Amino acid sequence: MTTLMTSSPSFIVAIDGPAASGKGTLARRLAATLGFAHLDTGALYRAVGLSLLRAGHAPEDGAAAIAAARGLDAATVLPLMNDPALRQDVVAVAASKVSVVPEVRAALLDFQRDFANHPPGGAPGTVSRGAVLDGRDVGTVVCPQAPAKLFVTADVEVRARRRLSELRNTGAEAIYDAVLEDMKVRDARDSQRAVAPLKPAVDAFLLDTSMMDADQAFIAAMDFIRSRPAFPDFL
Ligand SMILES: Nc1ncnc2c1ncn2[C@@H]1O[C@H](COP(=O)(O)OP(=O)(O)OP(=O)(O)O)[C@@H](O)[C@H]1O
Ligand SMILES: Nc1ccn([C@@H]2O[C@H](COP(=O)(O)O)[C@@H](O)[C@H]2O)c(=O)n1
Repeated sequence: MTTLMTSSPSFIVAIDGPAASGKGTLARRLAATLGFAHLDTGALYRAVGLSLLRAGHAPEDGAAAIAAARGLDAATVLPLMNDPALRQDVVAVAASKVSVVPEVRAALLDFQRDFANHPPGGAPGTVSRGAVLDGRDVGTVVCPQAPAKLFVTADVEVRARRRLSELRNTGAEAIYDAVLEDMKVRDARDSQRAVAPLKPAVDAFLLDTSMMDADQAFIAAMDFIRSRPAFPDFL
C-alpha cells in the first residue's frame, strides 16, 4: 500500500449499493490498484450484530445494540474484519436490524470518517493517499464530500444467484428461493429505514453490474474515477 507522511487531503472513493451487487469485490480491487486503504463499512454493522448474538441478545434489542456499537473501537474492530463469523447470513440479518437504530449509526460515524480522512498506511504511523469505503450510506452521509461516488447495483435475481454460488462454494447448503427472499427483505429494510437509507447520492455514478463480470465493472469504475477533476495527478 502506498504510504506518505504528508497531510495532503485523502482522495475518497465512496461506493454504495445493495447486498451482493459486487461493491465489496470492486472496492477491494480499486483500493489495491490505487494503493488506497479500504474499509468495508458493513463489517462494522456486522460486528455489532455478531456481538449481540454472541451475548445472547436479540438483534431487535436497541439498547444492547447501542451499547455494543459504543463499545467498538479500532482495536476491537480491525482484527474482526477478516473473521469468517462476520460473513454468516444470520449476522447479515442482525446487522441490518441494528443498523436501523439511529444511535448505532451515530456511534459508528466518527470511526468511518476518521478512516476516510486519515486512511491508515501499510506501516504504523503512516497514512495512505486515499481511501475506498463501501456500504449503504458512504456517499450520502459518511463522506458526502467524496470526489468519486459510485452506486453499484444489479437485478435482485442476479444478486441472489451470486450469493447462492458464494454460499455453496463455502460448503453451506442454500436454496435459491430462500436466498432471494432474504435479499428482498434486507433490501427493503435498508432502503426504507428513516435514517441513512440505502440510496444513490445525487452525484453518484450508477454502475449496474447485472450484465457485467467483475473485470468489466472494475474497468467502468476506474474510467469514472480517473475522470474526476480531483483525481490526483501522481496516480
Ligand atoms: N460483476 C460481477 N459479476 C459476477 N459476480 C460478481 C461480480 N461482482 C462480484 N461478484 C461476486 O458476487 C458475490 C457478491 O459480491 P460482493 O461480496 O462483492 O458483494 P457486496 O455488494 O459487497 O455484498 P454484501 O453487501 O452482501 O457484502 C461474490 O461472490 C463475488 O465474487
Ligand atoms: N454503510 C452501511 C453498511 C452496512 N449497513 C448495514 O449492514 C448490513 C450488512 O452490510 P453488508 O454490506 O456487509 O452486507 C446491511 O444490510 C445494512 O443493513 C448499513 O446500514 N450501512
